[in-house]
Amino acid sequence: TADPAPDMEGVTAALKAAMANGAPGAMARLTGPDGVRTRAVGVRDRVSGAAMDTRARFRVGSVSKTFSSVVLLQLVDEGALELDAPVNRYLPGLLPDDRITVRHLLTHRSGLADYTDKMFAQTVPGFEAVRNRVFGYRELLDLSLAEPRTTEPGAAYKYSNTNFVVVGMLIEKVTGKAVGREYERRIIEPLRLRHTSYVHPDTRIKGTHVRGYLHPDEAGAPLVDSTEQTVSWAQSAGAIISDPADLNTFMTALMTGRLLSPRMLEAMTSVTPTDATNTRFYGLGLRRYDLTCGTRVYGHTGTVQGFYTYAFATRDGRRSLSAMANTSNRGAANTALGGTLEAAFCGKKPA
Ligand SMILES: C[C@@H](NC(=O)[C@@H](C)NC(=O)CCCC[C@H](NC(=O)C[NH3+])C(=O)[O-])C(=O)O
Repeated sequence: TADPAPDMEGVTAALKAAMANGAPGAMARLTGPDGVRTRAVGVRDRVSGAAMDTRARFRVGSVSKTFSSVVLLQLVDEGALELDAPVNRYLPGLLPDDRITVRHLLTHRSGLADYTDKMFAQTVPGFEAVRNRVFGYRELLDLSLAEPRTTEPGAAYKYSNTNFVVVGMLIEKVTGKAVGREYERRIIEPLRLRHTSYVHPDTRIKGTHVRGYLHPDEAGAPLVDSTEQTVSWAQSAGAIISDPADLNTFMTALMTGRLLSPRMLEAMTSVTPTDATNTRFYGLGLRRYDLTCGTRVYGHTGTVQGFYTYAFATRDGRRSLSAMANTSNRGAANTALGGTLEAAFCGKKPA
């Protein structure tokens, strides 16, 4: 059927598979015409043994990119800047190429190298080296500009955190305010996202929260508790803290037109393929996944030390899913967690 009931056994199986692949715990929260459903497995704290809890907060990683994209697109809606203008028009001399436009940043087509490739080439040493550091935007951009560009502007999709660091710089330049203030004023307060915050450079997660556990590169090495960090290496590209309910609310509000004009939402959801499977796409700070049942879901994934996140909704906002596993640097756990999407949005597989 076009709008099947979620397969909750399938959701639970995907969460358990994430655990079987190295996550201490995992959880999911679904909204739909038939109400809210939650599932949680394992622990949110390996020392206390506290059970995973769908009311607990965690670091959402690159789901932050969708928050940053919404703020920037609201500014475009307000005429404060233009999507197809060169970034250098608003930040004179910042980028080495006047052809790089605002749209190139939001679609990962700028060619700016991703500084995290080198920063985290060795997972735990790289993390330990930055977990308490506070970077300026300029420092992060300089790390990227020290690397060769990956493509001519606009020529190809190449995911890069650098793009959303520059988006943060644009937001602060155009508004004269810190990005955290803009998230609050334009998204968090209007939608009453009571458990969503941007506390950079504070390292703590306030309230009931999930502890994150990073897998070292060395097989069999013990997990590293990576919960406390500044996430200053990511900022507007990945430093937001939220919880399952707020992510459901955010993605649903986005899809139902509460945050952007119809024209801007149309632009945001206009996608190009990111891989050869033709089932994964990227628009403006937003991913689209085409599921096996034909349903298209929009949202973002997140990877920050100790936390994998999926936050997606159907285009009409009738259904949404947020899912989290408290580990990272373990691709199989991330892929397993991704299995919640098919179960949530496609329902039970036909026998
Ligand atoms: C891909 C993902 N991107 C994000 O969420 C951004 C904020 N995170 C990254 O770029 C990963 C940084 C390294 C993580 C580390 N990996 C390593 O250190 C590998 N050596 C880890 O897995 O924790 C997204 O858009 O879905």
